[in-house]
Amino acid sequence: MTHPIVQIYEIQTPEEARKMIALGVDHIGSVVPSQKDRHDPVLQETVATVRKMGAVSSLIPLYNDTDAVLETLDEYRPHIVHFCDHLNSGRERSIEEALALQEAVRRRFPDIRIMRSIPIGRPGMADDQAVLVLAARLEPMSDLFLTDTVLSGTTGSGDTEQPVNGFVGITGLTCDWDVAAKLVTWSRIPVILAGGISPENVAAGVLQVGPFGVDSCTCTNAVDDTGRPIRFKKDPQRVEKLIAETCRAGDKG
Ligand SMILES: O=C(O)c1ccccc1NCC(=O)[C@H](O)[C@H](O)COP(=O)(O)O
Repeated sequence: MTHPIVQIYEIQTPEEARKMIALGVDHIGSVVPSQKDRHDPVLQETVATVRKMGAVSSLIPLYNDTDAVLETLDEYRPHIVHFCDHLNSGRERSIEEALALQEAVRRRFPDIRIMRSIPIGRPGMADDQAVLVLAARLEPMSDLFLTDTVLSGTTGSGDTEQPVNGFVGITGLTCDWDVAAKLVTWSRIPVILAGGISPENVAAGVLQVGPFGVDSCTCTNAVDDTGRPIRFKKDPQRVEKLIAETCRAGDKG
């Protein structure tokens, strides 16, 4: 039986990558946290380990300077580069810049697939037309979409409201799945459902949205003594449960 692929972020060490792949994770997501710290040998080894083990690596550079991004891709050689800077259909210039960067990546690295996060508001806060307009602009220069939750507004207007300023992601909150489902129906490229995906809700998300894959970060991270997710540290048991629930839903749907 085929089931949606499972992508897990934030895997920052070879040991954790091995553990995740052994559990059955298909796409291993890693994050280069800043342009300044982009030459990270441990992270480079993590991406290389994923390739060696036959899984798919996805890499987020948390910066968008073209030269720095191209240099990063040359050093890391991931299967997928994932862009998640905060765009919306009302900010034309940011979209043009994003497309120019994606075009530069495609020209220089035709073998690296481009994943683009599509920001979708919380349930009842999302504007489906704005989401589809933005997706239509980005689709010709993208290979995969990832829905992700943007805080406040329709497709989100305030950068400062996002957990990482200027980027969409790691909210631990679901987006409007009706709008995500419309994107899946409309899109000609595969769509991965992200934003607050957990072992508890992934089956419902798969059945409602019908995505190509699911992505989880915050709700599969380890937690501290107060129950707060720890960035860059996974909880293997929760990842295992998420995979099982994804397969269960995939078999039903
Ligand atoms: O992980 C990061 O540091 C990060 C920072 C800013 C944007 C995205 C980031 N990470 C990865 C992802 O794209 C997540 O998998 C995604 O945001 C999922 O959301 P959630 O499961 O709610 O954390």
